[in-house]
Amino acid sequence: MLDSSVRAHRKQLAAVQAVVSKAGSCEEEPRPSPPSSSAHVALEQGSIQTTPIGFIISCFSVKNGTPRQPNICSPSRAELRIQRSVFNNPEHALLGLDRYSHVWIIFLFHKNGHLSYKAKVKPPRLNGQRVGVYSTRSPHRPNAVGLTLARLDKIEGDTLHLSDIDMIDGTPVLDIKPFIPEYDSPEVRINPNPQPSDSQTEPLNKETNVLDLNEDSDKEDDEDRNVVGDGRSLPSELCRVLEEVKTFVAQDDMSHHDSKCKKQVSECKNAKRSSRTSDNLCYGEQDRAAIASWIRDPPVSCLDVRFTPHAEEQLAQFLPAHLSDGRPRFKFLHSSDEAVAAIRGVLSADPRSVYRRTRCRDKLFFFTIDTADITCWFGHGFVEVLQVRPVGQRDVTV
Ligand SMILES: C[S@@+](CC[C@H](N)C(=O)[O-])C[C@H]1O[C@@H](n2cnc3c(N)ncnc32)[C@H](O)[C@@H]1O
Repeated sequence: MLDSSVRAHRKQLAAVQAVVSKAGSCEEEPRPSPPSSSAHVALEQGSIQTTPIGFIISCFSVKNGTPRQPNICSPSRAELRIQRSVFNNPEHALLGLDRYSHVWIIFLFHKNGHLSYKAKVKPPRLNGQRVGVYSTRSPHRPNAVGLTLARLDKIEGDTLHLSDIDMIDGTPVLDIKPFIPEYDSPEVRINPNPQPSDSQTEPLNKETNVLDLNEDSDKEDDEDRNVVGDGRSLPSELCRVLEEVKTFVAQDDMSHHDSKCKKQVSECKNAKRSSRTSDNLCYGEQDRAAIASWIRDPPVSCLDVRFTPHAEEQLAQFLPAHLSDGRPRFKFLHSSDEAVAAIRGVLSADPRSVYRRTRCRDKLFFFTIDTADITCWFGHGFVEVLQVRPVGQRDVTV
C-alpha cells in the first residue's frame, strides 16, 4: 500500500518536474563556471590566498604561558569580530550559530616566528621524545593551520564571545564551523542515541527542542527558492505542490535510508570489532576513539601550583572589567578567583618548553594573562607564583 502510494507520488513528482523544467527550475541551477581566473586555477591546485574572517582578541598576549590546548584553562576567553570586508552584514553569516555551544576555530599560527617545519617534532608533553608532526598538534607544520574547539558563550552582533581557547591575541581566523558531536565525535557517531545518563550530549544542546535537519542543504530564503534560473517567479501553487511531493518522497526515502544506515553502522561496528586488536588501540574499547597513550599519560607530571602571600595580595587587587576605582582591572576575567583558576590551569600543565625545562631550570618564568603579568619559578614537582602585576609594571628584580 505504502509502496504504491510512493510510486504514485514519484510519478507526480516526475510530472511536476517535467513542467518545471520547461519553465526553469525551483532549485537553484548550478551557475556556469566563470571564465578561468588565476584565483580559480589556484583553488583547483589547492593553493589559495586566504583572507582572515577576523582576528582573535585574546586574554593571552604572547605564546609563553598560553595553554597548549583549550581544555587546560577554561576561564581563557577571547572575542572574534567578523570583518565587514568579508561580509557586508557579518550578522547574517552568524545567523543560527547561537544554537551551538561549541565551535571549531580554524586559524593561522601567525606568530610561529619562522615558516620552517620538520617531519619529526618534540612535543613538550613527551619531554624530548620525537614523533611525527602529524601525530601532534604542533604549531610548526607545513601550512601553519591551527584548530581549536572553543566554547561559544554568546554572539553579540558581529562578535563571538569565546572561552576555552589556546590562541594568542591577533591570531588570524580563517573559518568557524559548529561543533556537531554527531559528525565530529566518533563515540556519538557510533552511538547516536545514548542513554539519558550519558553526559556527553546532554549539556551540548542549547535548544533541545530544535531538530537539526538538513544541516548541509543549500536552501536559501523562500524567495530565492521560488525563482527560476533566469530570475522569473514560478507559480506559487506549482512550487507548493512540488515541495509537498518532494517532502513526502524524501520522508519515505529517509525512513528507508535511516534503517539502511542503522544496519550499516551496526555492520561497520561489528567489522571494526573483529578487525581491531588491542595492539593497535592505545585507549578505549571498540566504540571509543583511540589516542596515543602519551596524551593521557604523558611522561611529564602535573605540577602543584602555589602562590606566595605577596602574589595573592597583588592578585586580589585586580578588579573585574565592569568595576573601576583606579585599581588594575581585568578585561576578560570576571574575578580574582577566576584569575587564580586560570593561572593554576596554565601552570599545572607545565607550560615550559623542553629546552627551558632541562637547560634553564632555575630561571624565572614570565607570562601574561589578561591584564596581569605573572612571574613564577619552578621547583621539583611544583611551581610558585611570585608576582602578579598590571601589564607593563613587572618588577624583574623579584
Ligand atoms: C599546541 S598549539 C595547539 C593549537 C590548536 N588547539 C591546534 O591543535 O591546532 C597551541 C599553542 O600554540 C601557540 N599559539 C597560539 N596562537 C598562536 C599564533 N597565533 N601563532 C603562533 N603560535 C600560537 C601557543 O603557544 C599555544 O600554547
